[in-house]
Amino acid sequence: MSERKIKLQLKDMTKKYDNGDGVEHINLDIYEGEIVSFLGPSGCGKTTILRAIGGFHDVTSGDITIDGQSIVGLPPEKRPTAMVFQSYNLWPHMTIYENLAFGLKLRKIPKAQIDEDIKNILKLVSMSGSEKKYPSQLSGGQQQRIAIARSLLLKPSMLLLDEPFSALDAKIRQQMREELKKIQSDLGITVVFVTHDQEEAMTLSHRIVVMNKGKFEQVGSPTEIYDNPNSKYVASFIGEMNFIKDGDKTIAVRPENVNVVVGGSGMVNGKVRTIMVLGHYVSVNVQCGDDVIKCFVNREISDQLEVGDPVGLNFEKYHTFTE
Ligand SMILES: Nc1ncnc2c1ncn2[C@@H]1O[C@H](COP(=O)(O)OP(=O)(O)OP(=O)(O)O)[C@@H](O)[C@H]1O
Repeated sequence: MSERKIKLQLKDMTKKYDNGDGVEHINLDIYEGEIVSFLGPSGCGKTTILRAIGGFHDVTSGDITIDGQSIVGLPPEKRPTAMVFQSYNLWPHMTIYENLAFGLKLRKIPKAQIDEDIKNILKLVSMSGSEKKYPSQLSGGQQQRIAIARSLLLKPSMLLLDEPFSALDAKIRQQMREELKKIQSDLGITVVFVTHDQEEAMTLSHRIVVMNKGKFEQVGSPTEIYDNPNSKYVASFIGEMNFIKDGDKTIAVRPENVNVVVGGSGMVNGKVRTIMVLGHYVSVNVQCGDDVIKCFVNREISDQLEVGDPVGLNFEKYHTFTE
């Protein structure tokens, strides 16, 4: 396998606002062609990092490099990055063509080239033929595609996306994720993505940075983070997880890792509380003392169960956290 090239480096980067909030001692290498998402609850510092990369605010200390060159101190337009925000920021009085052509005209690109680039980029974002429309004539998802197209036209070497799909409804969001993935792999562009939606981070990213209160909790691939969360915080933030108190320890087990023994006994025992058929699998809640444990089982098992039945539960795979 060829050596992966580092695209972006955050080197001991600190950004403190006047009130003391912000992020401290951030270190991260992002490789060329990677999609990395920063995931965490509101206020954990995701946007602060993205804005520091994009040049929308200065850093307090540390360095940021792209292709080995420090970009600290450069204004956004001098950086090889393009940022797409949650609100699409298209100019309402301009057609789609004019919105897209604007930055290219500033760069004095010849008209024939502009026309060609716009045609190609609209095809890439599945919006061919929309040149003469105004933003208000497009849906939210379509406007966001145009906003992404507009930033890609300037051929950035990195695309920075700040919750770009959060204003869209669930189905369109999913579609947009797939499209972004396709665009990313067609262009091989490096993408840094900010989201508070774990599903979005899981489906889109090569690596996820889980953040908590201005610090990194865990950095890893979606499967690493899902299978081996290194803290209770990460375990609770990604996917579904049961937490069971065991003295001063907490056992964390995913619903799909609980084996239900019908009528039998297991590591813990309880009674079926609810049975919910969710298509190809069934979610069964079992009352075990004070805890309610959620288990995903197949129809074969659930067909043998009724509310109130005694069951045993075995944990195939679990994590133990102290604290
Ligand atoms: N311009 C600012 N001045 C002062 N404090 C700020 C400023 N911008 C952000 N903060 C604070 O810094 C912390 C991190 O904010 P940031 O916007 O990076 O979080 P976030 O994880 O992106 O949250 P959200 O998902 O809500 O955008 C928060 O406590 C926030 O209140």
